[in-house]
Amino acid sequence: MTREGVPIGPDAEFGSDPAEMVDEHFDRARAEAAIRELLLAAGEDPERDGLRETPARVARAYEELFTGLYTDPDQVLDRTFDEAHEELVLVRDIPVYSQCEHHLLPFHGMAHIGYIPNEQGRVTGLSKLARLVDLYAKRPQVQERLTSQIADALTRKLEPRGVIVVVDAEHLCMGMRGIRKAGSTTTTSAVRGIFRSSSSSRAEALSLIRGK
Ligand SMILES: Nc1nc2c(ncn2[C@@H]2O[C@H](COP(=O)(O)OP(=O)(O)OP(=O)(O)O)[C@@H](O)[C@H]2O)c(=O)[nH]1
Ligand SMILES: [Zn+2]
Repeated sequence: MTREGVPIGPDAEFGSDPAEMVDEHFDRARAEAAIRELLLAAGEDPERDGLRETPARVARAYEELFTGLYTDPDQVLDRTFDEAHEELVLVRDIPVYSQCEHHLLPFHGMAHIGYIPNEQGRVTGLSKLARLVDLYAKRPQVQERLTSQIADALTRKLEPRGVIVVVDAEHLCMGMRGIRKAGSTTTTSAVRGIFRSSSSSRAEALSLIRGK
């Protein structure tokens, strides 16, 4: 399955980057009909009191949970400024709430982002890093791709000397069903530039991320 030549769905490689869909929008009526069908498939009565509003509610919830599909990541980082700061900038413990694209069940945890600005000291507002995490998290995702998309967007817009992104998360698809290993966490990282070429820079950033 492809969208504009980019593999999506089960054929996609972990870490591949599906095409942006910023010109499209969430089809709430279609989602509502699908949730109603799901309830019927489960043998439920979508007309009973407690469920009557549920398809509309769930559709609204998914519209919010998938907003990242319709937002341009480059716009989040449009405002950059030169601060003559060429040392590490690190934001730790940015909460992440996303959904694995395999089961549409949540995975959640923390993202940590560090970068070393370029010679001009090009930086972005700290909140923009958290906005970027949100944008990529609010899509059907895999943790590996989420991690590298954040690193690649920062690399594209800030042209920094290096970027490191670490995400620690728990996947409910591994906790509440299937293998049922609640509490196990997955760590993914994406390193670019100097953090890839210099093991000492990488080690320093990682020890700060881990609070050592
Ligand atoms: N690498 C990676 N795997 C993920 C992520 N989220 C979910 N998965 C895995 O995706 C896989 C899907 O495997 P399948 O065998 O197609 O589906 P399944 O039969 O429901 O698998 P089980 O979860 O093992 O029951 C599972 O192993 C999940 O743990 C993610 O972010 N990254
Ligand atoms: Zn899953």
